[in-house]
Amino acid sequence: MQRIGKKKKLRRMTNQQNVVVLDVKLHGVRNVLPPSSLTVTKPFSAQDFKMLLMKKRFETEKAGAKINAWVDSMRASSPTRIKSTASLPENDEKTSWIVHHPSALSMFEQIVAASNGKQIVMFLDYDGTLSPIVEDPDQAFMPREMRAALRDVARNFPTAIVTGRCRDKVYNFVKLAGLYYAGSHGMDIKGPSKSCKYKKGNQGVLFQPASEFLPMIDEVYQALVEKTISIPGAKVENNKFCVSVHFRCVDEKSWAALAEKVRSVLNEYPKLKLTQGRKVLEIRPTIKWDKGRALEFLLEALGYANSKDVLPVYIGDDQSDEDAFKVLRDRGQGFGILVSKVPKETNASYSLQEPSEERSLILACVKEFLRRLVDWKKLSQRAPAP
Ligand SMILES: O=P(O)(O)OC[C@H]1O[C@H](O[C@H]2O[C@H](CO)[C@@H](O)[C@H](O)[C@H]2O)[C@H](O)[C@@H](O)[C@@H]1O
Repeated sequence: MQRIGKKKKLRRMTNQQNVVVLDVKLHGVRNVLPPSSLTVTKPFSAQDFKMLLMKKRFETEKAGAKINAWVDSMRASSPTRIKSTASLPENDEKTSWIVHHPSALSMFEQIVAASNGKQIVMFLDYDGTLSPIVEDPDQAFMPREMRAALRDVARNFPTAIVTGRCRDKVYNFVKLAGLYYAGSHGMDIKGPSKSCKYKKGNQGVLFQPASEFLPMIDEVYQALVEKTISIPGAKVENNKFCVSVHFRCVDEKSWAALAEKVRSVLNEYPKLKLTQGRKVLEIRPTIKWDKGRALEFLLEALGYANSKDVLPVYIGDDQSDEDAFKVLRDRGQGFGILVSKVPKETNASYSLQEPSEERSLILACVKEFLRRLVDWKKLSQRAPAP
């Protein structure tokens, strides 16, 4: 056994003592110490103590600033209006926006003309696009006429529903076979087998790029349910590969408290990130996958990877749909259509909106666009070849 000199032994004991004192006296400071700090090799000085306090204060301020930033964007989250240009009155601002993002209904002829010789592939978001925004996420049913319009679209064009929702849940709302369903922001893709490159036997395509996160998401869901139970109106939704924390029914005074609770859970999971939708905080794996990547995957699955013979059309209303709009813009192919009643910063080319405050009227525009597309397809099939 190695003999330790008396002096050395004493120093070791002193150092050990320092560590213990640090734990007991500084309480919260322990959290800022990396595990390696528990083997301190020199006595803990007053200067070290001061530094630790400063570090702790800095971390607390940083966390506070983060929460403030979260709450600011929570306030802006529904709808995310374009930052007002001080020089433009509201009406001029709207006019200038509509010039850059004209109505997809008024530009309908140009849109279908661009599809000449190409296959139109339809991508549709669910909440706020096919169903109206309602307070209870479990009650976001798709209107009957919308389902009929969607059924016709899917009979005439390859069609995908791309949503932040869990795939099974959105299927239960839509209840239509023959479509592709991309749930969990595209991290759970399933579709019919026909003309599909990735089909497994007769099962059709199934693609889940975040499957390893499943246990972690379940754990986080449980933790969030427990943490947020004290906040009236907060609702946590398990979307399989991501989790939604809804604050639509939470009093604005409690938003900071809710954000703090979500942050404290998320701090334990560096492999998860936070994004925002309409009055919802979304927790997702940090993998490079989103609705845009899902759109590209689906085009490839349909055999249009690098093809010029396709015209993808994506209709959506939310921040997460911007990833898909951007893909289309970057490819210089197809069109993004933003559903919104107010001007928003967007990568979409067109908009579907009504000046009215009535949300259902906006959805009427989506339905109208889908109907016109089907009518045009039927007519063009009947037209004699030139
Ligand atoms: O990609 P989406 O289909 O738009 O899904 C995004 C989120 O949609 C749902 O929440 C939104 O709609 C709810 C029902 O109208 C509304 O109560 C909520 O405030 C909206 O954010 C869904 O419940 C979320 O899980 C999705 O992340």
